Amino acid sequence: MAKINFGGVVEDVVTREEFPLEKAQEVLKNETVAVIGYGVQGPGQALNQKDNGIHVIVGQRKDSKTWDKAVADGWVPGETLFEIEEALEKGTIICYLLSDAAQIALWPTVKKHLTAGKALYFSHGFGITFNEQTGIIPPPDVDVFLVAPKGSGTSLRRMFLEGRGLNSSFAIYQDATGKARDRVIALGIAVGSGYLFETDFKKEVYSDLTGERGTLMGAIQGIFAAQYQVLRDKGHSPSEAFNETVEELTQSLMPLVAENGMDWMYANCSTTAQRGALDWWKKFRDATAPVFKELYESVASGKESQRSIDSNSQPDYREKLEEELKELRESEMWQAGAAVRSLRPENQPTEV
Ligand SMILES: NC(=O)C1=CN([C@@H]2O[C@H](COP(=O)(O)OP(=O)(O)OC[C@H]3O[C@@H](n4cnc5c(N)ncnc54)[C@H](O)[C@@H]3O)[C@@H](O)[C@H]2O)C=CC1
Ligand SMILES: CC(=O)[C@](C)(O)C(=O)O
Ligand SMILES: [Mg+2]
Ligand SMILES: [Mg+2]
Repeated sequence: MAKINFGGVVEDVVTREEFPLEKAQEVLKNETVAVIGYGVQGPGQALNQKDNGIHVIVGQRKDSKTWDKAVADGWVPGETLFEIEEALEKGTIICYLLSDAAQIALWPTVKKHLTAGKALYFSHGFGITFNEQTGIIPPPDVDVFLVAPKGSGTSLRRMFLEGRGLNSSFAIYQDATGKARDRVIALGIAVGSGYLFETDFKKEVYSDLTGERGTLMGAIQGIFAAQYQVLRDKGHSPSEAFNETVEELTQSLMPLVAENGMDWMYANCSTTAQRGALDWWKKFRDATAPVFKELYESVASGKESQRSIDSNSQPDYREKLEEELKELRESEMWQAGAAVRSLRPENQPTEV
């Protein structure tokens, strides 16, 4: 384990130096990893494991679009692609990558196939932490752990193909075999993680549910919409409002933050901008801190997980989600965004 100083707090992280792919392959050489669920994480994790030489199979519902997607991705029915129960039977490590809501309905089937010595793998602490709501209580004689990529499964695959890795957290809930740590770290490397930091199931899901409702997805849309609307109400054009709210951030400034931190981004802007940003950021922090505290309490109370289960267990949950995504897409701000994106030089039609 490498000891890394994170802003004054020294943490242990697993890097590929002390747990190289060869070691992961050795640990998993007698395992059959069954990836159940082929939505977003499923494809990324299964394909990366396959490319990393792990014996991995996929379990899916035969009459589903995701079965067809798995076939299109090269999984072979009857060889590496099976219906869910057959994959559960064959798997020695079950990667439970259905949606969090769907994991509830399928749990009785999964549990049947969790025989002694097998392992149950998640990519989120949701099902176990909120097991009073999900009913997911594993038998005591199997290993239970998680590897949670801190990013989309789509990025996990793209970055793997670019020779890069997405950071992941990992946690062990149950170590029945004495091999859980090696198994989970080997899987973390095999699915394409950059480095792995240790957490526990509760901390993973509390932080993840907070992050995705907060700065990563919910809050960012909220502040975009607020600033865009003020600019438009004050007479700025849609293109000027969108460029000043989103396009400059994603195309120019966020890559600088990613490269070398916030001060680096500020230092690469005008001194006028630096003065202003340094004067205003605490005001935004203080205005939003109460909302983040309310959000965290809503997560910790189980209200957010119950909301997710109730809505995402409905037969038409995907249609309902798509209706709201369509509303976002068709909002003036994101329509203006589509126009701005289309004007990017790289999106211009090449002259024949
Ligand atoms: N989406 C992401 O990038 C990330 C997801 N995770 C976690 O990974 C796990 C999988 O997440 P996603 O890939 O986003 O899931 P998803 O929402 O894309 O669903 C995965 C699969 O579940 C299938 N499914 C849905 N209902 C079903 C049912 N009733 N019976 C059988 N199959 C059903 C879907 O067809 C899909 O193939 C979850 O625990 C999630 O929290 C963790 C990190 C990032
Ligand atoms: C991509 C990710 O890490 C999220 C936002 O937590 C999720 O998709 O659940
Ligand atoms: Mg996440
Ligand atoms: Mg999440």
